[in-house]
Amino acid sequence: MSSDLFRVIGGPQNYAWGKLGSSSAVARFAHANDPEHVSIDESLPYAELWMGTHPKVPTTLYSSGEKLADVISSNPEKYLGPKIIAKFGSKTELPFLFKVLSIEKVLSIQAHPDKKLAGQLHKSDPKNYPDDNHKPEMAVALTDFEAFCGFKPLSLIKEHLEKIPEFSKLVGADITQEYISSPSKATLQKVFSKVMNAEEDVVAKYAGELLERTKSQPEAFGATLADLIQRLDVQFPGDVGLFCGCLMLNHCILKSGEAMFLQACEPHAYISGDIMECMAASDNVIRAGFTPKFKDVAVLVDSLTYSTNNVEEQKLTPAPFARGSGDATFALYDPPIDEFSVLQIEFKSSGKAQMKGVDGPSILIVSEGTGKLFIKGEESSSTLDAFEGGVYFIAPDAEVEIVNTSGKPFTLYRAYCEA
Ligand SMILES: NNC(=O)[C@@H](O)[C@H](O)[C@H](O)COP(=O)(O)O
Ligand SMILES: [Zn+2]
Repeated sequence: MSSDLFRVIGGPQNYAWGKLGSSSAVARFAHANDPEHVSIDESLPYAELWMGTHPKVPTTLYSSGEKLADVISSNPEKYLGPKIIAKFGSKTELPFLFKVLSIEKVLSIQAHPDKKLAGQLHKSDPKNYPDDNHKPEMAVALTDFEAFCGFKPLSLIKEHLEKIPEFSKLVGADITQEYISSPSKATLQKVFSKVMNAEEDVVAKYAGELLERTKSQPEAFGATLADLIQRLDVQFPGDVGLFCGCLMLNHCILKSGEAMFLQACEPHAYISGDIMECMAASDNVIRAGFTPKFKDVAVLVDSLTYSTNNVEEQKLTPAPFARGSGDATFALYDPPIDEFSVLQIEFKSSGKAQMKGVDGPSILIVSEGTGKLFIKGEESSSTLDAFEGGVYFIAPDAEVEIVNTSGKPFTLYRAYCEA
């Protein structure tokens, strides 16, 4: 076995919104990755597979059961590299957390803190904010995927306030009038704050009327929005998310291979589908709708940027990966932050591919198919079987070769951090 390329085991999270049992990619991958310890309970939701060194779900080595964080701290120069240590200051942690999400029901209306706010929240409320890190994140769709992502353009929210009485009644005449006469970040925050702070019974009352209007007057919403409200009301009847999500946030629909990036302090909520998700190594979530979990409305309302974009601006376009060669295609999802990039490696059929080293640590997962992995020039001593759900650590600078002899599609995703 090579010390530059070895198999690791990630851990599942059974949040309530996950797909059930083996319908969840998370369940299938977690079981394939660790068949001796992970059996699939068909009645359980399998929401996330965590791959990284975050202490909440530490990744371990398949061969020894050691924590990846402990192996890294045994030789950080080898497993992180001096530049990553210098840049991020840790000798045990990967700067990123890599996940598979398999989504049956809408996640919470949420945002993640920037570094300054994360430090304050972790200090004041470590139970709900388990670390002091920011959590910018990126989703790469494995299947058709939909999500709320960022506020809708101001003009669209104005139109909803003018055409949907339940929305303007919930917001109130004064704030509605103030917003309609002058749509801005400041008046958007007033609208959002009024919605988020409304009493639950008032929200439920107007949500019931809103639902009726999607049936009696769908043209007031546009086809997809009326359907979305009806669909999410089944999951969370009368919830404030029907207003702050459906009427205020962009409804993004991504095809497999498309991606979107979320800076800290941007509102979002994933709705359905399977994705690869990569983020700075944090589990800090500020929630306020569509969730039974802890809600922190005041912090959410105060921390958002209230920037607005149209749906297409939320998407992140992949770039070529110059250090990949051979029979696979390489798509690099490279967001404007330091902690991570994600590389998709896709074989349509049999073939070989090579990747030159990256100057930092990587986690690689197989999302589809089977093949072999090995360190260039060390085929006899380092070859590993690659299978759907298999997860691997690649040390900095290691040159990896991938072989697909199955004659079928073979797809892998590699998260890495490079100084
Ligand atoms: N946008 N996605 C994320 O931030 C995931 O990485 C988090 O783990 C989600 O916040 C989990 O969702 P709940 O808090 O259970 O509603
Ligand atoms: Zn999030």
